[in-house]
Amino acid sequence: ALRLWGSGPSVWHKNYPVAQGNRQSPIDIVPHQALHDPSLGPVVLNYDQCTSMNITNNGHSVVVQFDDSDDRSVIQGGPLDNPYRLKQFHFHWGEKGCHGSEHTVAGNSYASELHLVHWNAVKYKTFGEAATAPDGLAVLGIFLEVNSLLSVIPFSILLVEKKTNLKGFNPKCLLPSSLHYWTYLGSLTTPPLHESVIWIVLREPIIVSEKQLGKFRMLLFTGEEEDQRIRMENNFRPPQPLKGRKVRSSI
Ligand SMILES: NS(=O)(=O)c1ccc2oc(=S)[nH]c2c1
Ligand SMILES: [Zn+2]
Repeated sequence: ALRLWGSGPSVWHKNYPVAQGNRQSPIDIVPHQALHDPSLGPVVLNYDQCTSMNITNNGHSVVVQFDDSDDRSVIQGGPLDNPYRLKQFHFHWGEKGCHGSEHTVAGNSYASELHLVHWNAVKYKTFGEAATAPDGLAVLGIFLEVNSLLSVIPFSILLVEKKTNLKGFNPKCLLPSSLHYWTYLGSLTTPPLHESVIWIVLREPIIVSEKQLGKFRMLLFTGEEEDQRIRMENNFRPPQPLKGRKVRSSI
């Protein structure tokens, strides 16, 4: 994991030339330059029957995997032409304070960013196939803002060294009250950086406590077997050039 983050996003283009492509993510979202598109309907999240399976420290983030063998947990509406199936969610964060999100808003970053990753199971047979198609993935991005006074996220972040069982976790409790969003065509923000993501970024952040964020920072890049303990932090890619893309807003 370190080789990816250690040398940092600035050299990813050597192994992944698409890193300098025309629809890379994340980006800086400038609200006043976003195009209000009245044809953009609301985003609809059907997570009620969701079946979380496990939570893993995959070496550069903490990931909660879902059973995506059918359409029980889907996102639809908004910019999407059909339902996209929930596959996993994970976080990006920084080592301190207000840096850690991948997308920024008018140059401002948040402490962390949650990504709910979905794939187009109507058009593609597997996640892997969808991940290389221009309309294959839909990722819902939610900013996490630190407010040391509150801690409203009910779930505690497990100090996950390896795959841990996590049944019946419903990500609906991670959503803010407003589903107002910005949307644009982008990419995965980690290698292989495929340009296959329809991004839907919520404007309203969710509030976490400093303590909960501190638990992320306790997560380690290395598995328990490696003697060297490298702190997992700053696993976020900086904003990439817009290259003429239009960001649309829902309200
Ligand atoms: N950070 S992200 O763009 O949501 C994202 C989502 C899914 C991914 O699968 C691989 S592999 N890298 C990924 C990055
Ligand atoms: Zn991500």
